[in-house]
Amino acid sequence: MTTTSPIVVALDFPDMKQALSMADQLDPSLCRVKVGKELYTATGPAILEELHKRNYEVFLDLKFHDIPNTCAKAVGVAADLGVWMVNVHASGGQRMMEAARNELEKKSHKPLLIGVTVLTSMEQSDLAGVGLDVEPMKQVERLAKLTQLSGLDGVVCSAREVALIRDVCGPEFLTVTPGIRPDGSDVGDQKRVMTPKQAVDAGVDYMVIGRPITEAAHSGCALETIAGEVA
Ligand SMILES: O=c1ccn([C@@H]2O[C@H](COP(=O)(O)O)[C@@H](O)[C@H]2O)c(=O)[nH]1
Repeated sequence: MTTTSPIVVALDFPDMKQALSMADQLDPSLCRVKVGKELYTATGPAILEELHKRNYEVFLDLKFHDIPNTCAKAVGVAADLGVWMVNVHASGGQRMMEAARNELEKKSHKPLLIGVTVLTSMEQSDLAGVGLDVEPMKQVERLAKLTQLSGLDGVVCSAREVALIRDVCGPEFLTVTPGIRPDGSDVGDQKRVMTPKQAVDAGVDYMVIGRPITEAAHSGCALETIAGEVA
């Protein structure tokens, strides 16, 4: 089943049981789901099989960042697992991203391939801490251009940068935005945030939402409310 919803719910859980219990409270006609490092480290590919059985399309968010050959082979295995979307760190560079893209050319199932620009948990002082004397917006722009040049389908960025990316990379280049916080919800470790409504108005293609849904008293209702706001 495919959904037209822009919502991707982050299933950040330490085991299969909790993740599937959450998936069963959600609705694959209202969202896709994301499997990240915590859950995948706990379960391996078995979680993907279970989520596919439940009709969810899955974003495998492992943010590969390695030498070109290693990164490309990992992306190829993700394709064989039937995921809908997979990602790499754009800061791995053009040769790494091209190798990943070329690996997908050999596959019968080709997931969307997305480059992570600047983590939504980072602000300017964090970039300075890793030796980058640049505003997040500027670094996102630079890495989005490099990602597009490398032939990927789009980027992970914050919703705040989507208008700029649309200008620079055009309307077909996908934007996937974590750092989504409904009004009044805890920002937590995220820094560059927007509400679901602001994000959809900014033109994001997909918005990744974790704790505001998974830690809500009624996760299914929280999803329905946000889906209503962005419809
Ligand atoms: O820049 C990034 C890249 C990935 N993420 C992931 O998205 C979710 C966000 O979860 P919340 O609970 O809504 O904060 C999480 O799985 C991150 O690993 C990101 O936040 N920022």
